[in-house]
Amino acid sequence: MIEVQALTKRYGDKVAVDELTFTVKPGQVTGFLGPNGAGKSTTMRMILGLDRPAAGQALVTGRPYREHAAPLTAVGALLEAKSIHKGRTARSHLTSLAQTHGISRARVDEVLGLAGLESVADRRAGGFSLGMGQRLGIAAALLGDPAVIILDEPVNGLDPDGVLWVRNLLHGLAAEGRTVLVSSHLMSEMAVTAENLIIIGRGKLLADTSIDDLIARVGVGTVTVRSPRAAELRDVLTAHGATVTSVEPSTLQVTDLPVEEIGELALGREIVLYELTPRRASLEQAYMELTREAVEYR
Ligand SMILES: Nc1ncnc2c1ncn2[C@@H]1O[C@H](COP(=O)(O)OP(=O)(O)OP(=O)(O)O)[C@@H](O)[C@H]1O
Repeated sequence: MIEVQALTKRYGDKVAVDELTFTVKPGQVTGFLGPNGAGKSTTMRMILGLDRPAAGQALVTGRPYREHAAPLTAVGALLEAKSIHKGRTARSHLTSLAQTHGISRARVDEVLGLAGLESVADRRAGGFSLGMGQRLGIAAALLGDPAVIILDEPVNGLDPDGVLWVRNLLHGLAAEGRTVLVSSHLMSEMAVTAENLIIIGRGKLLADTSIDDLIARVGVGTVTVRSPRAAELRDVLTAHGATVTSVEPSTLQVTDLPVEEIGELALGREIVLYELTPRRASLEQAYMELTREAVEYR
């Protein structure tokens, strides 16, 4: 469990994180989202004891990160700018980390395998691609078999195979009862990876919700309507407040009017419908709606 309580961080006059409070529960993947500059990395750094908050606190499994005797076994983390000694091999990088915590060589081999790095384990990390570097960072995060895992943009630079690997890995870690907090800008990926979302904007909490609730709450779904009398129906619907766009002459995309009302209005005019399909908003639409006001750099 991660508990963030009224966490605040300032850089000069700028409030990067503003009395932020949320809890990340075990047993599920929680996505951490927000526009550029929202304060995600700063929050993660404070959870990991790398930045000192101006106020508030962050607890990992009940205590601040710095108070854990063996932090690698409490929390595994991958931050965006992970520094790996370029002259070291993947194996020696992991072995040196392992030695600081009395972690066995067998565990090093295990995480090399988990990350799909066996064949390059003895190559120097300096020659690694972005994707291989990400895999090595994730391997390091898992080294201490931690109950809490924090990953900042883990799929950054990964090919489709790698993206799928991260998705399955995170699902597996959550299913084992671990707490998984993961940030990403890829909404389509978040939609299939996370169950819960914490969304921040300008350092403040915008939503702490399940993906389903967020989409339902923002409610920007559209209804696809197909009819041989689409042009006529279009006029009826707009007269009742709908916003209608049309991709082809016989098909309308309708927003701002419930599907039931569209059906009733068509029946009232005896307009035959070939299709009446409500479509849920995508996570991307819901996210854009929610963060519209909070985008700092546009
Ligand atoms: N060391 C620093 N000195 C001054 N300002 C900083 C520093 N680190 C972050 N900031 C500012 O704090 C705010 C939050 O930055 P942060 O990197 O946490 O956002 P983020 O949500 O991780 O953004 P991104 O999605 O771009 O990674 C931004 O306005 C940023 O410019």
